[in-house]
Amino acid sequence: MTGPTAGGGVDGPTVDGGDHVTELVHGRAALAAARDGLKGTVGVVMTMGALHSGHETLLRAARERADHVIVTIFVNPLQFGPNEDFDRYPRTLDADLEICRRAGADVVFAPSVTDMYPDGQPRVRVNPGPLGEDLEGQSRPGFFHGVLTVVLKLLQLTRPDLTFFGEKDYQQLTLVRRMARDLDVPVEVVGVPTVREPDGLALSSRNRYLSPAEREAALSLSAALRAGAAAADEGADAGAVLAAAHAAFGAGAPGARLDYLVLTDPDLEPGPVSGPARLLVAAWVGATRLIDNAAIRLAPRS
Ligand SMILES: Nc1ncnc2c1ncn2[C@@H]1O[C@H](COP(=O)(O)OP(=O)(O)OP(=O)(O)O)[C@@H](O)[C@H]1O
Ligand SMILES: CC(C)(CO)[C@@H](O)C(=O)[O-]
Ligand code: BAL
Repeated sequence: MTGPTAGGGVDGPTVDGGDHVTELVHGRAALAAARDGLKGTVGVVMTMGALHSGHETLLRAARERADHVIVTIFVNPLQFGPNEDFDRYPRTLDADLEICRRAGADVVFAPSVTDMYPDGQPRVRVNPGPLGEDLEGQSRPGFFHGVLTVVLKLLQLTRPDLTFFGEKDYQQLTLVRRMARDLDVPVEVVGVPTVREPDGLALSSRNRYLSPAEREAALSLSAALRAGAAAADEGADAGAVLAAAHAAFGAGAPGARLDYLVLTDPDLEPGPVSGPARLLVAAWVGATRLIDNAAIRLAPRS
């Protein structure tokens, strides 16, 4: 089924794999019509496309908790810096639709930049607060203003009961939760554990940029997290956990350049940590920037 929408976009094709029908919509009016047709609870999974098994796990989590699932696919220019990979970010809509259908999505909203920002760059943006300037926000200035602005817009457009975010982007998940709380956005934000390759590498759309040698070097991130977690399990304090993680990062195949490796409170609040904590890492592998994190349990301070 293909046809024009009142929003100016073009609908379809509707993907029908035999067991599930997934409706593809581009424009706002087509989305509104599709949303109005969904009775019961709605879960939304926001993505930038180039879907992999990590996204599929989010979709399946949404399918379990909500009566209907909407997936958004949009590479949001607002969250990319001038020297980042907006232009070369992988765009694989046909393969993405097949994954959405397989995972039981009801609607896929894949707007154009003009559909999302009809007046050009928005002058009003969500301010992510101090946490938005730290870690990812320090390395990618303006990143979380762009992320939270598009997340809020997509929440308004899709009107879900629940929204699902991966722990792989832990600071993003934390800030979306914070936004929902601070701005009274009526949605439950659900975190989904990170899906990994068998050797530990966190699945990420950007992994497809890696050469075989870079793929090997990228294991330094998960190796650092594993070493930090193992040290904590043996009773190491915060300093020793970080030292173990740094050593494991450095012992990996050459080619990974550390951006940050930090141990924080699980809510990313500043201050000393003890008990439950989060170890977060970011690194460049060639021209590709990767992130990862893990839950850590430190011995309570006596
Ligand atoms: N390995 C993963 N496990 C669980 N969730 C994931 C994983 N990778 C991505 N997600 C989640 O999927 C959602 C959409 O993320 P996105 O489309 O940016 O994918 P990505 O793989 O993180 O891409 P990129 O490589 O550009 O960072 C986010 O909530 C993100 O945390
Ligand atoms: C949440 C998101 C879809 C907003 O563009 C993006 O940051 C992502 O894919 O994690
Ligand atoms: N995966 C989070 C979105 C981004 O890196 O731009």
